[in-house]
Amino acid sequence: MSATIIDGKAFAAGLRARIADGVTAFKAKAGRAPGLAVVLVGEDPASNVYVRSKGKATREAGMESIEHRLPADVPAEKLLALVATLNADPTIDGILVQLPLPKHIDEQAVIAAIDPDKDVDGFHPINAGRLATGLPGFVPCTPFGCVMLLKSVLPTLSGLEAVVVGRSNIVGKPMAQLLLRESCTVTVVHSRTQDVPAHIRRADILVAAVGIPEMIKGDWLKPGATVIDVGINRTDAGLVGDVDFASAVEVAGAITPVPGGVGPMTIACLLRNTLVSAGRREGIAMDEATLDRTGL
Ligand SMILES: NC(=O)C1=CN([C@@H]2O[C@H](COP(=O)(O)OP(=O)(O)OC[C@H]3O[C@@H](n4cnc5c(N)ncnc54)[C@H](OP(=O)(O)O)[C@@H]3O)[C@@H](O)[C@H]2O)C=CC1
Ligand SMILES: Nc1nc(=O)c2c([nH]1)NC[C@@H]1CN(c3ccc(C(=O)N[C@@H](CCC(=O)O)C(=O)O)cc3)C=[N+]21
Repeated sequence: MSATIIDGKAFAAGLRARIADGVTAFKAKAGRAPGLAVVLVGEDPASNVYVRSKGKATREAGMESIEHRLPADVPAEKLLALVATLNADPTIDGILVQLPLPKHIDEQAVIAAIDPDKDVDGFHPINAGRLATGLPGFVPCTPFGCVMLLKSVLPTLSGLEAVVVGRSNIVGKPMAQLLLRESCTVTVVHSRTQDVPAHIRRADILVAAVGIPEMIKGDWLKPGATVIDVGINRTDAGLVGDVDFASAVEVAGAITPVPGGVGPMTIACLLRNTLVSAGRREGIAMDEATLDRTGL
């Protein structure tokens, strides 16, 4: 039997339409549009593609997109000064510094310089701490989008066995925190894990965020498992995930494709966080329950 394909692209389009309605309501009350500043350092082609599609989606939702491009050899102080300017600008509700940064710049220092209440990526240690302790803040967009997709196909996540492959600060760790918040039993596996397939075999929910093309095979999965593939790997055969889709689709209950799965949700959640930030900053209530509706 073949798995249900989780259409992240369609789900993200629905979310973006709800955001656009929220933006209209925000504008009527605040007299301005929510503003998202995106900072790109250097000329990495993949980053360029992301930044362009973020800008397009931001404008399509009725928000202001402000792009800052800095040369790859920019001194760290200049980047930090730009972040300080954006922190102080009342028309900017969200700040995203595209990662990775050139090696001479300390990424953690730049993230820590962003006002946590404009940190729509959810990467600031304050927001990581808020997520870990159950306080309101900003949740990283990719894991947030993954939970929305999970909730769109599962009646409840509570009590399910969840395995996250990867432990990065931007995907794996916040993903594990979110699944814990949803009352899953969470296992995080990584490059030092002794028997990765043995862990994966127990998973009702599998989230793969490794960066190794098609690493996870169909016969590693528990039949009927819900599989979320975060991986974006460029190969000669095109864009592929961390899961071997052809074999996994025969075993899983539901699975996200690459492209068209998690990626579009990441961008939609960035817009969602920017609108919510604008509402909080202006004291205008945004209906987060409606925005985050999952359909099940
Ligand atoms: N769709 C989207 O919106 C996004 C997609 N991505 C994609 O997701 C993937 C992961 O990204 P990111 O988290 O930033 O990656 P990182 O490279 O930061 O982290 C990869 C993780 O995978 C683990 N790992 C490496 N090899 C193995 C292995 N053989 N078995 C088990 N675990 C392993 C590493 O372990 P260790 O810690 O021990 O080194 C590490 O924790 C990439 O393909 C990236 O392009 C990323 C962000 C957004
Ligand atoms: N500060 C920061 N925040 C990020 O959120 C961030 C970042 N840096 N650096 C890079 C990663 C990667 N990322 C993606 C966003 C959208 C798609 C996406 O839309 N993917 C499409 C396909 C895109 C294509 O064809 O290349 C899809 O999967 O369907 C993928 C990956 C955000 N990231």
